[in-house]
Amino acid sequence: MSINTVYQLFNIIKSNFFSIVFLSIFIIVIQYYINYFNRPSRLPGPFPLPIIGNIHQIGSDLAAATDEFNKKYGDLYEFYMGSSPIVVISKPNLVEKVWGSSSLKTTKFIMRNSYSEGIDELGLGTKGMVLNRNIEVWAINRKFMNVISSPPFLRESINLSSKTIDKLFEYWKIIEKEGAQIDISRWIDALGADIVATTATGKGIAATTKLFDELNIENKKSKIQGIWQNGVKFTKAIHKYNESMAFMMLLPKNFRKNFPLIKDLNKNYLDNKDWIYQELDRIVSEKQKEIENTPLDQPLEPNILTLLLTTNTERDLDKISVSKFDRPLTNDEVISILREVFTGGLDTTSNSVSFLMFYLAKHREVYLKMRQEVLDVYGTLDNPVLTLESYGKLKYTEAVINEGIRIFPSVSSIPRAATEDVEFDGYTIKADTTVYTDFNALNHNPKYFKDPEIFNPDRFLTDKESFTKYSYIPFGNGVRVCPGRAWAMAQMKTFLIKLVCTFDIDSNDKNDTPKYVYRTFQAHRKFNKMPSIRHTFSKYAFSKILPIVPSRMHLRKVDSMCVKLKSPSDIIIIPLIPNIDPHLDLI
Ligand code: HEM
Repeated sequence: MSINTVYQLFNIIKSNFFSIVFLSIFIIVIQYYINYFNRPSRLPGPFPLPIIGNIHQIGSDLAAATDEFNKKYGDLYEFYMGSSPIVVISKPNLVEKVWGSSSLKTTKFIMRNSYSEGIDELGLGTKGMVLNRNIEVWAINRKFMNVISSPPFLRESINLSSKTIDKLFEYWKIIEKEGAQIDISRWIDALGADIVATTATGKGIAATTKLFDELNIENKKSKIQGIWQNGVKFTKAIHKYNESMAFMMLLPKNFRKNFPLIKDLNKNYLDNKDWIYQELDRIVSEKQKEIENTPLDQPLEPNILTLLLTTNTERDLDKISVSKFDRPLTNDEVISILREVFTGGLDTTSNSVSFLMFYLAKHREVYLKMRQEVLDVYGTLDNPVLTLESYGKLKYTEAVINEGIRIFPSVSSIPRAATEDVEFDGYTIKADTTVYTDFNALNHNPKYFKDPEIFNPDRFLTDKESFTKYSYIPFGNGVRVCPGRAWAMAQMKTFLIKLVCTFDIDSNDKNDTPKYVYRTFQAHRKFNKMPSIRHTFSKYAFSKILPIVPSRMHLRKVDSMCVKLKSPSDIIIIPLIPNIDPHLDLI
């Protein structure tokens, strides 16, 4: 092409600039809708806009948006993020198709989500577990992660959680004496951070102590020594990292990288990820040195990081290690698994406890019934000896937890994706389409739960037959079922037992509803800084915490107020944790 032709072309473009831009947009729009109207599935759902899909209707709160969509389009529909379809289901027969299989050989839904560049940018597409698409690497990580459901680990974790909860309650007693009200969501968040950080790394982060110091009640700062100095900052960065997962997974790359404000958020999320990995790298190296400097005849502290670093080495902590491999983990693998303990373990459990506290404060009869059960099982409310074995007897407490997770699940929906095309009620869902199961919609459907808006733990103790199969799977099911479920249950039970032994709680406003902010998980919040489609947030405090003194006199008083449980033979329990080991055929 001669210089002359280029010049002529340039002139044509210059004089027709607006027409060319308009024509390009027109072609993009036509192309978008040709693809849309010729899509293979043609599921119902909100009408998408070119380039952005339904992003404008979803905003920052996927949970609120899927609530609305569910009401309009039912229990099988699709929405669009850019030009990618997202299918949403809340029908037990379809849930079974997605989550039913416990074998790698038979499941079609082995992937968490369709390929996403954003997830790779977060370092998650080929590492760790939750969003890992490399099945070989994922399977190895899962084997190592299984340690956190082993009885020796759970026993250690009960001891550790107990100590951390005792410390928290000491603070609450002081606060109560001062007549102050507490923001449950912040305190439970801090408690969860303390428990997870110490169990994961062996290092305290003093999150509850720092919160107590903020109140300045005793006019002095606590002496905090030997802690992970960046620990609290780290757990906050993990909250942000979790928040960024839905953002990076759902928003199209061009939108994330070019749209004003969104591109700044995108950069902020990626910087946050880099900081997390730097911090993890530092913590892992420190622990490695600590292990190297500990003489062979001296015991190592049993925490998850030490376990990961010592498995298949001469220092293997056999007493809580469950899986045997012929090689130690690489540093990169250790960091990914440790990161997963934080991303999976922080928001989920603490928010579940926080929402539970909200409902218990409103339903004193449930609280007292739970206290009665603790008294029946341990024979005392005065510092009962907590054992893993005794936890199996706490059927009502387990029902309370189940009901809490049902009525306000911190994990409101979660995706899986198939490796081949599948049929959903006559619609073809193409391979590698992200399929969300909407737990919120399932849990609030009167077809599956009578009076779903009522907090009623007894429903989990009545006839098992009344539950439709696959209508309630708070921890998922099958090959990718939550590996932290037993640990989460042990933490929640420890907290509730100690709570009913130590405090009475009451609600300031019985008509109040829980406030939350969506950040991949539903996080319980008193104040919300982020805009949300569904709620406008106002000043909000719900709980009055009253310590009880576990004296004989008080016990009698508690006894007379309690509703007696039915005899155990009348109670049919729906097992929360399926008795299957989904990993038997993995390696
Ligand atoms: C109340 C607490 C929790 C709830 C409701 C919850 C819920 C879930 C759900 C629904 C899934 C998807 C499972 C599936 O695809 O079948 C999941 C996966 C996962 N959870 Fe949890 N979880 C909780 C606590 C924890 C804890 C304490 C950990 C700590 C380690 C954890 C780590 C994970 C991981 C790593 C995955 C990904 C598994 C995979 O893709 O292979 N979770 N969780």
